[in-house]
Amino acid sequence: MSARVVKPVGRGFLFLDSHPAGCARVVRDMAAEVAGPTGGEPAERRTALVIGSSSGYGLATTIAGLARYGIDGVGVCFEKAATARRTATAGWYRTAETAALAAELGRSWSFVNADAFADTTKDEVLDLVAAKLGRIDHLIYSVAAPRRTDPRTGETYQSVLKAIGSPHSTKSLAFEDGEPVLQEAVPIEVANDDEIAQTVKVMGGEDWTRWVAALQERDLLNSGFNTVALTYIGSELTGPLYRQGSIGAAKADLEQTALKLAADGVTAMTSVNGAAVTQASSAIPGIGLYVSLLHNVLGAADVAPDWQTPIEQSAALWGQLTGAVPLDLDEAGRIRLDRWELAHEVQEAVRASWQSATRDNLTKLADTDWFFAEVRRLYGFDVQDVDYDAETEVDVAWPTGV
Ligand SMILES: NC(=O)c1ccc[n+]([C@@H]2O[C@H](COP(=O)([O-])OP(=O)(O)OC[C@H]3O[C@@H](n4cnc5c(N)ncnc54)[C@H](O)[C@@H]3O)[C@@H](O)[C@H]2O)c1
Repeated sequence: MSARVVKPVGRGFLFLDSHPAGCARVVRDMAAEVAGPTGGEPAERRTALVIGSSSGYGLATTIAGLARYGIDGVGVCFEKAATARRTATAGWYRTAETAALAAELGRSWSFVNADAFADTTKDEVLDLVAAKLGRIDHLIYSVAAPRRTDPRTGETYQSVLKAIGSPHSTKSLAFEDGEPVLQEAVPIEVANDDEIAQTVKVMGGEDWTRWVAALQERDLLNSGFNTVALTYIGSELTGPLYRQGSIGAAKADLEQTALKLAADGVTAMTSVNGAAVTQASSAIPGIGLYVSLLHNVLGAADVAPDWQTPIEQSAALWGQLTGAVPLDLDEAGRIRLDRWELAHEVQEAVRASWQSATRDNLTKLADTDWFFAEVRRLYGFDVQDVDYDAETEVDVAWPTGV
């Protein structure tokens, strides 16, 4: 055991340590956002496997499923334990707290900390699914990874964030000594064909297909089974780097994969979620600025849609996946949870702010303080009611599962 005071150390959007008590509190706050309407037992047992369960949308889906819909499940993520020098990763602490929450709510959740791309992980996870859940009703695929080793070839692929076609530059938001600074033109390189292909290998649909196939081979799917993988479209402002870039090619592949799985008789869809501050998204140039401007626009009294948090979107997703509410699909068969973000008047207002943003007016147009606080919350800092001067136990055991 080792308790110590944990302070935010790092640069920009990257912190080296995470605060265990702060991360635990984040989980509790998310659960409180979607506490079940009755708190009672669900009418029938529903079971889910969530890949990418410790962070961002996968975490939100796990917590919303557990706390609002009484779903039992298995989560898979890739986190690091504490070392002599560093705390564990934030997702480690969030997973421990999610498991504690599940136990309190009388639900069965187990978490596997391993590389989701590996066949050995699939074997281990499916053994657990068979033992704990029997068959599953839902598979949520919410992985955001920088690289993937294909266990069948041994080859390792790296994903890149680059433009396709011609080079671009983007306005972007940086923090220098904690102060927000507008960068006028961060260059975006052009991806070559190999880089695009590698990004598709990492973030496209191949591994999702393998999970579905592995579940089918072991006869672990319930009759009403459905599966979703998360995708993003976003604004024209981030288009050159995101949707029209190398990552967009991977997202297009993921969306094609849903159609292929559906053609094979699997109820598979992608879910287009809205912009969120996550470890994966804050690393993308331009996204921090875009999200800060978007948040400011949606906070204005005269703009109709409200900001939809990941947990709100995840509750809406479960409503659709469980059949409680009808599916809200677009013409390409994708579930749309991002309509609030892409509403015409919202995008118009964000575009105007983006164009007029300068170093001098940045903090008037963009919610930069909110954004930086959200980034810090990803590591358990800036969380209400947490005493950051007190010692906190950093050696937290990986949950054994219930
Ligand atoms: N953040 C956004 O704005 C946004 C918007 C719409 C859709 N999405 C999509 O949601 C999905 C998740 O993204 P996020 O932003 O929530 O990411 P995130 O970084 O917050 O979470 C990624 C999760 O994947 C897990 N993971 C990473 N590599 C893994 C591996 N090899 N094996 C097992 N688990 C692994 C991590 O442990 C973590 O639980 C992505 O498909 C992303 O495109 C994100």
